[in-house]
Amino acid sequence: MEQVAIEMNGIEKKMRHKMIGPIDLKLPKGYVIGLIGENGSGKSTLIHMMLKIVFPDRGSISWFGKNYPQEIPHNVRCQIGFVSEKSCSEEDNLTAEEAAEFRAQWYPEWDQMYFEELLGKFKVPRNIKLKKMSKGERRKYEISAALAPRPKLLLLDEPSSGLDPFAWKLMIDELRSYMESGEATILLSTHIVDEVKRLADYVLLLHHGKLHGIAEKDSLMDNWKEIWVSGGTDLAEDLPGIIQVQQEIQGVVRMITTDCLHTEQILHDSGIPVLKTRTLELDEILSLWLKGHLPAGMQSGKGD
Ligand SMILES: Nc1ncnc2c1ncn2[C@@H]1O[C@H](COP(=O)(O)OP(=O)(O)OP(=O)(O)O)[C@@H](O)[C@H]1O
Repeated sequence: MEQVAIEMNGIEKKMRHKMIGPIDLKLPKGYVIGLIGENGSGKSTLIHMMLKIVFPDRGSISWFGKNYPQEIPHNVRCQIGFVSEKSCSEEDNLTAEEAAEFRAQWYPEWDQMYFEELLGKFKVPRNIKLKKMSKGERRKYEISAALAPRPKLLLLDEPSSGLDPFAWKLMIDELRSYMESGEATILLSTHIVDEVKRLADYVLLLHHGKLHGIAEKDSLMDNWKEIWVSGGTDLAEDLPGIIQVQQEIQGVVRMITTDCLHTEQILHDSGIPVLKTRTLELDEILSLWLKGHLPAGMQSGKGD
């Protein structure tokens, strides 16, 4: 990961009942990073600190390689798109067109044609106030408005909340095609594992305000596997990344490994047959990761 969109070092924030951090994190440029964590784990707070809506008590943040101890300068801030978990009440009494006109003054790169195209694709109702729209309709406007200035960095806090399955699919397709167009980076907070599966290159896991690490999604899918091997449970002692082991029947042991590529290589070199393998579902992987089983080679709290 050479190029970094946002870097956090030693970030800490005391919330009412919870401490967020310390967090050391590098968001790799040019990728989609899925931000996963249970309710209250600190996902929104983390995103708000990246926008200076919330100020950390300790630590430093850099945007595209630069620190801004005061405000994020306008020319940098307008390269960052944001969809908030909650709608912006200041836009309540505006129509989508009026709100866009207001936003366009702020963003020099605002692409009105692209915005109109997105409103059309998402079937966002025209000429009605945003507060009169359904939750999903308003969400579709917000996603369109966040994409319209073609930001280099998109921070999306549960963007699919309220979307019907058709709009959800459309959002996935739009974000995918947006990524194809250049060097954009997307941080996407979500509770929908399928969203991460379809969109994310990296998965960033937060738990009780602590970073459990950032891992390549494909590497997780390639390495976290259930395998059935001829032999007994003592086999596990010599294999890397084994987090569960069980004698399934006489002569067959079932194991879960976080390092399948190495595990299979060692078994192969030892002449021990692998009888069957199953790739874990992403939700199984995340739940084991949340329980403290780390991806191969990762140390606890590692964010780069
Ligand atoms: N304005 C606030 N003042 C004090 N504490 C807050 C505030 N907002 C959030 N918190 C607390 O900070 C912690 C993290 O909240 P945050 O909203 O960042 O979590 P989240 O991971 O986004 O949750 P969810 O998945 O439910 O949206 C929670 O324990 C919450 O109670």
